[in-house]
Amino acid sequence: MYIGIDLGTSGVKVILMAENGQVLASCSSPLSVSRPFDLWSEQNPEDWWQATDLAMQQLASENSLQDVKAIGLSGQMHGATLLGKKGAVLRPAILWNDGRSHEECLLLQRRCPEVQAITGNLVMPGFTAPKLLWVKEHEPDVFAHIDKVLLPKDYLRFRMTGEFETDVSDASGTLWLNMEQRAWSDTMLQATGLNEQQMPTVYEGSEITGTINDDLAKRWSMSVVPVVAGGGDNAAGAVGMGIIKPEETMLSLGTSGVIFSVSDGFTANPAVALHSFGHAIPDTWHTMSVMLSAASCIDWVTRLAQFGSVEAALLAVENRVDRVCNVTFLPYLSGERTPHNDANAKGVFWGMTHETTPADLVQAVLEGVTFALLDGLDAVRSAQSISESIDVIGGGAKSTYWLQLLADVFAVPMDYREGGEVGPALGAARLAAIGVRGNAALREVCVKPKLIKRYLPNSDRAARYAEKRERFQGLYQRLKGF
Ligand SMILES: Nc1ncnc2c1ncn2[C@@H]1O[C@H](COP(=O)(O)OP(=O)(O)O)[C@@H](O)[C@H]1O
Ligand SMILES: O=C(CO)[C@@H](O)[C@H](O)COP(=O)(O)O
Repeated sequence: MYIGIDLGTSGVKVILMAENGQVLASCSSPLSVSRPFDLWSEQNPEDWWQATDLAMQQLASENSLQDVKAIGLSGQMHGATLLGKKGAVLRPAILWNDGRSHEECLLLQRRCPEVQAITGNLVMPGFTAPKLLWVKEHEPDVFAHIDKVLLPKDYLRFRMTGEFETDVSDASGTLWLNMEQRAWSDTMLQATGLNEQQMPTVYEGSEITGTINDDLAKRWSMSVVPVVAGGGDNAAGAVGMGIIKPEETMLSLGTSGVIFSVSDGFTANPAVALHSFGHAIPDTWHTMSVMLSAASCIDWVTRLAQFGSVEAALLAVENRVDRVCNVTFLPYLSGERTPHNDANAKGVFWGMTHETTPADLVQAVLEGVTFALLDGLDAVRSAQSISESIDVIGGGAKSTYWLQLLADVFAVPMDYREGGEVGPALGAARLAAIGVRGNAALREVCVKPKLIKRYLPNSDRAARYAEKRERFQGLYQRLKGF
């Protein structure tokens, strides 16, 4: 048996996976995001650890963990987790959807014009490097005390093993990695005022990085087992769905919305804010588009229109598959990365009348997020070909209405597979299995889970949505900078 731990933005999920790849059990513990100022988004690393411990203790109380052979880690990417001597946390972690560092992005680009040649990526506030320049400028005392910079899941690893380690896929999101070489770039680190000693050691996703400490093994009623490097949540989710060969494509509907496609070697198109990263398996790269508020827009409209629960909000629209909404929504509640790279983009409802209902708002939100995801898909297609169908994972994939809408708007079949709800945790457990069984087991472990349902596009609806999409795109262009 193997354990996968996924540190999502909305909560920690842990799963227990059998030797044959079946998910035997899962537990979760929620997290909240603190937004003390405009554009800020933070979480406390101690809260990550408490949530992980809580979910693991629940897993241990409901299942025997005696036969667990290894643990794999996955997590929200990019978050700047700053540690002083002896691993003391210096300030709240600055998350992937924090937009405060847009000035520092311009500074880093000026300081290091070769950044795209080294990393293949645009300098965006979500990435870790500009966040560190912001800390250097605004909190020099904190910056002076930085001993290590970790990514969120690697802070959990530090608490479990005492080691400072990371994996290629997560390190890709720092902007400090030479992407083709899959190794830290001195040039990028120096441009941020940092050095390699302050970075964790980089491993491939299935490599073993250490073992859990004795106290934790007792606490979680298991043996002292190895911990593998794991992956950023999108790469780990792709491993969970068996997305490992060129063109295979996945959509993650978590707090963020991500189109992830395996590329044939390293390929990039930073002009459209496309992300070009290393995959969580060796010698493999991928591209991805990232929208900053995807399923989180549903949470927001649920609160706004007082539905009480996400399920109730979705119930209000489930019979509207054949109806295009009159209201248009721009989903940029946290600004946007792909394709606009605009930290100051905002959420907008347009087209409301006396007749507009709370259900219209929910439908407009789902449509708006879906159009924005299609902009992301176009960005991915600008750099590479994609498969004929797309696998969907994440909390948002629980909505059958949304999956059909995605198929209609994208005009692409959308597949929901077993384990889709816990994709990144499943991928982390799979990487743990490969770590124990060796790289020869990679293809055997990374199979596609059983298909639960394929959502086929409807051509009439696709045509109607294509018209509405033009309004959606025009609205952002007209309001940009307003
Ligand atoms: N039944 C549902 N239908 C659609 N979305 C849902 C449903 N239940 C939860 N969600 C959404 O799933 C999101 C959390 O998904 P998850 O993949 O766990 O995100 P993260 O990895 O960012 O923590 C929430 O924003 C929530 O709105
Ligand atoms: O910033 C990115 C990827 O570049 C996000 O995808 C984060 O990795 C957060 O993921 P979720 O919490 O939405 O799964």
